[in-house]
Amino acid sequence: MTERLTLRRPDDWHLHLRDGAMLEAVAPESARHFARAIIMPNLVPPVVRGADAGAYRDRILAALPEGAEFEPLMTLYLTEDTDPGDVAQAHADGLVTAVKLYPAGATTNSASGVTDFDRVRPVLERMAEIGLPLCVHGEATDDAVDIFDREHVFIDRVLDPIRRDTPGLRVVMEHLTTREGVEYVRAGGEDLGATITAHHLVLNRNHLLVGGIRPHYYCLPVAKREIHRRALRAAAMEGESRFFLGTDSAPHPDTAKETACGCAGCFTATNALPLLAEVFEEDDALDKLEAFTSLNGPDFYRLPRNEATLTLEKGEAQDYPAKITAGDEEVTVFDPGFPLHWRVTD
Ligand SMILES: NC(=O)N[C@@H](CC(=O)O)C(=O)O
Ligand SMILES: [Zn+2]
Ligand SMILES: [Zn+2]
Repeated sequence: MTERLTLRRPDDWHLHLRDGAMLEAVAPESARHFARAIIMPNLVPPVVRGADAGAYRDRILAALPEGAEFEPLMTLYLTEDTDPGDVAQAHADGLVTAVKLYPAGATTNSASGVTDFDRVRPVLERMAEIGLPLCVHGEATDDAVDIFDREHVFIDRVLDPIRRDTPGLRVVMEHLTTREGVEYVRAGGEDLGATITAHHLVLNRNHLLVGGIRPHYYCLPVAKREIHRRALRAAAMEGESRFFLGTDSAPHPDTAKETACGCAGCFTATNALPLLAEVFEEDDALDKLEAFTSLNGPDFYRLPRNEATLTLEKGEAQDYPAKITAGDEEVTVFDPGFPLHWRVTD
């Protein structure tokens, strides 16, 4: 008997679609499986004003295949010059679903991010008033902080003070990677949620570094020790309502990853769902997959759950492309290092 699993259609609460030829290449990959996605604004230049988000949304819709049903949920890139009025207007116009905080220098294309958190207080206060969520890349950027400690140091030094100073601010800790992060989210109230990627459920720092450095496993926040990976798996697989899928699928050309200073990001849009089915099955938690991919996210964002469904079927090890082509470049699809037996049926 073939094993099948039918879920409400998943959403991706953290996605990089880029622009131009890369957007053309990767948008269909996400649209195939996901109904909606929170679109990250870290373009060069970044998506800062409501008008930028509207224009980017149009470019995304134009890049979708004929007949695709995929709704990009736009975000604004928070800068020290962001105007609270512009943010509130973009929200009122239905143009944006969240605002993204990048500490300056923390990750890919974060140079325009925030250094002095006091300077964004008026925007955060306005967001708390209107209920607009803040998505956070939670890593300390101080040179003195070890890269493996940057998430929990950020929570103590930056995130917790911001949340105390701004009651009612709704926060999503993006791409959670540590046990401390999981504990912080669990202890927070209903205004705090977190996304977890598929690759952080698979990778620990040994996968990245033992036997040779694997550039396609390098992303930020960097994969941590095994105890942290186990904590993330437990948070995702116990069906806890404030943890949900954000793939952080972050395509870069292979030429930018396989080089002396390779950039951060794993491209997972193509096989994230088969991968998730594989790891949830491994932990006997297939019955919790739908909560993680399709229920908890819309509930946190106060959006309707999708009515459409998606079916996965289990069989022989499935083939998926090792690379996709974007203009003149190739992008490597995330290879977890073990076979995937689930595939999405049409
Ligand atoms: N996750 C990553 O390693 N990279 C992301 C940026 C981000 O989400 O931090 C990217 O834009 O490439
Ligand atoms: Zn990030
Ligand atoms: Zn990201």
